[in-house]
Amino acid sequence: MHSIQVKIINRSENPLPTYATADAAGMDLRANLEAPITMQPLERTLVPTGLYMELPSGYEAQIRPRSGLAIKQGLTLLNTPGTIDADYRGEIKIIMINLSNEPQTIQHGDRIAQMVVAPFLQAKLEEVKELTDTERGTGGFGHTGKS
Ligand SMILES: O=c1ccn([C@H]2C[C@H](O)[C@@H](COP(=O)(O)OP(=O)(O)OP(=O)(O)O)O2)c(=O)[nH]1
Repeated sequence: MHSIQVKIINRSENPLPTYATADAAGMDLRANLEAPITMQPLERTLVPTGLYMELPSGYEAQIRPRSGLAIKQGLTLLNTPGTIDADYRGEIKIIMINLSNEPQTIQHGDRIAQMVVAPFLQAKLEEVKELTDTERGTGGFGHTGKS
């Protein structure tokens, strides 16, 4: 298991995010709200967490939906995975959308998303006129069928 140190400021009264188990990839993020938010079907909203992070250069944080909220309440993230850049110093906010056909309420302290910290490579783009041939070629988007 690899680990890195990440600086975080918590301006909420919620506990800091923690991993549910030793092998969990995602830390649950909680809503930091003065009042509950009720979202109508297809309504989207920006939910504050009260968290501010300083990731080391070469790392990002991905904000992902929680499967339980998705299957039970139709609540998910509109921009999944949200990207937290290493140079971002603002508050981490969650873009939630209600994809159910009933109003859904988020309370202060609810675990609304999960955050995965990951290293990334910065690609240096080399502009060319041709790409090498492959068996797949330009086939995609299901061209091999289903079964
Ligand atoms: O779900 C998200 C996604 C992004 N951010 C913050 C951190 C990220 O570093 C910054 C910018 O995000 P992104 O690059 O996705 O936004 P953009 O629409 O491209 O805006 P910008 O022009 O500010 O980069 O917003 C969040 O707090 N939550």
